[in-house]
Amino acid sequence: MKILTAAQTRLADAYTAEQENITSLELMERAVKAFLAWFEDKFTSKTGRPVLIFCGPGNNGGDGLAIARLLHQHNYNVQVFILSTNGSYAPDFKANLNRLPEEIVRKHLQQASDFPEIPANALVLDTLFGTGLNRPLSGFITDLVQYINQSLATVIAVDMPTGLFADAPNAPEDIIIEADFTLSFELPKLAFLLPSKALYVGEWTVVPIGLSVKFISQAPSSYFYISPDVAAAILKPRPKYGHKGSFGHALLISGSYGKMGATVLSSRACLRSGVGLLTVYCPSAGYFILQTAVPEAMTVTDPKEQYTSQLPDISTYNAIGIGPGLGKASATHQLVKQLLETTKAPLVIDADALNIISEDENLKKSIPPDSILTPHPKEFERLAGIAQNDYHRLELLKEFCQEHSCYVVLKGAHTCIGTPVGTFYFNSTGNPGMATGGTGDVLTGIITALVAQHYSPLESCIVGVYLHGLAGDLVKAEIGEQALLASDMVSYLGKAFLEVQSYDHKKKKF
Ligand SMILES: NC(=O)C1=CN([C@@H]2O[C@H](COP(=O)(O)OP(=O)(O)OC[C@H]3O[C@@H](n4cnc5c(N)ncnc54)[C@H](OP(=O)(O)O)[C@@H]3O)[C@@H](O)[C@H]2O)[C@@H](O)CC1
Ligand SMILES: [K+]
Repeated sequence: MKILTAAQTRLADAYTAEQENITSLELMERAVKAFLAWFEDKFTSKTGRPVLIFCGPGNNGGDGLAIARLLHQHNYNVQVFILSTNGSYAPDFKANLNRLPEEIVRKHLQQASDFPEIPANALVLDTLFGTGLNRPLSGFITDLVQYINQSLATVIAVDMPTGLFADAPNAPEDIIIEADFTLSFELPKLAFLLPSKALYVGEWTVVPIGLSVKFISQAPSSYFYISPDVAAAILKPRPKYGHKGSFGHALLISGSYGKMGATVLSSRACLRSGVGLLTVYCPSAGYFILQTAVPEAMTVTDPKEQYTSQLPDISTYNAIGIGPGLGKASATHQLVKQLLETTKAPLVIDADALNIISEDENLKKSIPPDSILTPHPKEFERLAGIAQNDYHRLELLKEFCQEHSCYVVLKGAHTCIGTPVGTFYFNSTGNPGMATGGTGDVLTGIITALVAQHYSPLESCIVGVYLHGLAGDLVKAEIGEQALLASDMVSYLGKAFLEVQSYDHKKKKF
């Protein structure tokens, strides 16, 4: 799924209305009906909770007025509050104001003394500003936003939380609605995918409103959201006459004394992701652990007991994963150096291998083209520098991937894949339960397996992060977030594969 800018979204609205020969008012009606379907599903009118709708002067406020009319028709207890501004009201705002049933209580807000009491059980709809926000909030509007934020009510932002820019940085001091839920139209906004914006966006959902598929597919964009169809389209069925040689031979260089668990997790994930053969190279202390815990893997050991010190023969592998539990012994540093300089097989580089690389500029320069790096934010900071904000981090990601012709899987709530051509892919699966030791090792195993099976680096990253998050979501559905373990995710990889393979492209659902 493509992510468009606010300006492109406006053009998509206009293009759709023109192509379908409908007015922008009719398109707005389509949008608010989509909102209503979502809202009714979540908050039934039978609870009697008051719905307070705060409307700005533009089309976002127009949405609010149209929603008020529909909710009133569906027996909700609705009150409307209209922001008095010096500017004028949008035509579709005015049209919806004219259509607002007289029974609905409405009030203009000019100053703080006009603010209504917001009951704790109220549902507040934020329709002050949406994608038309063109400057930070100021003056009286910030008082209103702070007043809403301080209330105990459930806040639902329509399209965008007011005050948040869809695709540009906000200053730290900006006042922004802190929504519990955001219901947005057609496509996610870039800001929804950035860690520092989670406080404002809350739980977000996108509903289709039938914007032109042609416009969206032709619109230039560097940002993509990994929806289920994308992962499903990449995953290939295993050919009937395939044998273990057809699915690649992966090498995993991993482990040090006390961290062999990382190797076990990564190996199991690799094997559960369809690789034909797996060889693990680890310190000799890991021999019995690996042979016992992962009998499907072949184990080759380093002469050193506690860490790896010598690069083994790497000439026969289709992919090499390095890093989980590796440690940073100086001999291991040499091993990493030799690997980067001599490998012909594609690399997946994680954890301590990344830390070793980030300590040596020359090693950074010798990262082979098309390598996949899987840092968490701290590891990425060591590699590429400290980011001032989320947008700056994306810039650093782009520069790093371009400079080193590599793919970086920047792990987080919406893991972001950066590519050598300057595009970004944000993951849609996963949950906070996965913020626990070992889940990164699992991801390295999955991606290494996919590369060994001859998926391209980008395909491996996209399917890898999607399956990884999906396995986490399947575990969460069974046992919740707190008890989730990385090893549980390995157990659910099979179900994750099945779910992706059962995606119905026609019905667009699993
Ligand atoms: N188009 C369509 O068909 C559809 C659109 N849809 C909906 O429309 C929304 C976009 O509507 P929009 O473009 O009218 O922008 P919106 O967010 O309401 O604000 C614009 C107003 O705010 C003002 N303003 C800006 N910043 C300000 C500030 N800091 N402080 C104060 N004022 C500020 C600016 O005026 P200015 O002062 O700049 O002259 C202008 O008056 C979109 O999010 C979605 O909800 C859906 O219904 C689907 C169909
Ligand atoms: K809004």
